[in-house]
Amino acid sequence: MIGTLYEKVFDAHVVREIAENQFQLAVDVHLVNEVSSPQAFEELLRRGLPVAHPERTFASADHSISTGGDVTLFDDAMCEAQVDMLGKNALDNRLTYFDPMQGLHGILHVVAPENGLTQPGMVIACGDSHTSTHGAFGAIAFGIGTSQVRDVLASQTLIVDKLRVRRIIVEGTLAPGVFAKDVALHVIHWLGAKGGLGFAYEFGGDAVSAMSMEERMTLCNMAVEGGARCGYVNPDAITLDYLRGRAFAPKGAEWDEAATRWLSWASSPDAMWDDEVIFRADDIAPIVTWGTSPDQSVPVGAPLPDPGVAGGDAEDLRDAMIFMGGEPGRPVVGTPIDLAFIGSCTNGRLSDLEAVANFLRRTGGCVKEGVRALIVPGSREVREAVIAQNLDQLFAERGFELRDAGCSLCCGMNADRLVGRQVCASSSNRNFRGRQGSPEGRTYLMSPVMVAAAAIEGKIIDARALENLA
Ligand SMILES: CC(C)[C@H](C(=O)O)[C@@H](O)C(=O)O
Ligand code: SF4
Repeated sequence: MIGTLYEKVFDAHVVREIAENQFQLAVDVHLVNEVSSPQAFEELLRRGLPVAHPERTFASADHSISTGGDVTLFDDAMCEAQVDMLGKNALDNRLTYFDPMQGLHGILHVVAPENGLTQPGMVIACGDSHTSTHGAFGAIAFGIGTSQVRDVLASQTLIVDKLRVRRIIVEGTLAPGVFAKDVALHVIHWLGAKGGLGFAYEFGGDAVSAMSMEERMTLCNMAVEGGARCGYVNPDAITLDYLRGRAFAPKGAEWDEAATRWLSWASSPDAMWDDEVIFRADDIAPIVTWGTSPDQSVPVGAPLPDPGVAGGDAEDLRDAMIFMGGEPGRPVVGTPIDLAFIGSCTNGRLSDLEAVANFLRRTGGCVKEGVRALIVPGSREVREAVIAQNLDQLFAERGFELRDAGCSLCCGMNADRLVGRQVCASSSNRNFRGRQGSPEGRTYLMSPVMVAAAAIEGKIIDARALENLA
């Protein structure tokens, strides 16, 4: 088949054309969380409609769940009501529920892939913008609003505009100490937080082909921070290796048939991309955001830009600089931190936590006095794998708190929040004002290893310097 993966998968899911470039699309997998689904379920009940495809609808409570170890404790009554509603709606409608009371919970974008629900060639929708994560498998996966959640519940379809496709190639090999998170931040820095509006991002090139599935998920997770509604990587042998044997993956003869079909979704060499941008892996260093938008970033060694001369909207840059307390021309290195957060659907997977553990072993580092450092697994399964490797002991010895699974400090919609003007080095994906629960709190985004280095030093530092890599 000729075309990009996006075109092929999209066209295969079209139910009908609604208007020019607008289509009703069939959805293979619908993921529902406690934040964006309660009103959608209410609306169905009000109209007397059943969930059209309960067997394709999967629920997990991630945003408001406590990571303190007792999932029955909530920060406030609203969090509790949301999680109760999700459990009840899942039960009433016979949905698969990754029930926290059974220890099955986690962030949907971590839980669905680890269960093999996310597969190449699928259309996946969820009332959450970081659904783009699932594109790592060669799926079209995107966030939707609550009214579309209602539509998908009622019909297993939704109405969307067809996007254009920008191919983003990363040539070469990433240097040691440079991670998928840095690639994501680099791309967003150069193309802008709104640069991808109207596009799906197809990521390719040697550096992307060499990435594990978890690294590809980090990359696609942040496509949406670059303005692209979805991002994807063409499926290959690494994709198949990841999926083989997972709970919802096909088995036996069905597996062989599926694997052949999955690989055929990849963009054909003669596909027509609407745009193409090439980056060189050599040019990518560990990146840190300094502002209040994910594109306001610098390579860790570089000075902060001067809003007067930097490109973009000078006023926005100046406002962000004042809010964060940065100084043009000064480096981001040396900025003192209060909290370190390792987790989220961007970087809360097992390989992220293993990378942190290995970094701690190599450097011998411990969390600096006065800094609070949280390690929050993206799912209970990740937490259990961490414990099975005795990494819980290592983390505890080095002063890190290993928490239960959830969104935690990524969004401050639970008890994990910044207070006042606190500064957080964070492995999550958004640094908007107030994002981590305090209107005045300040967030610096970076890779999990860079967060660990900041926790050890008590200030932002080039993690490579702690192990003589740079
Ligand atoms: C609360 C939820 C709907 C939201 C999203 O859409 O992404 C959240 O996950 C976020 O990361 O900001
Ligand atoms: S971890 Fe953060 S970005 Fe991901 S779904 Fe939760 S709140 Fe959104």
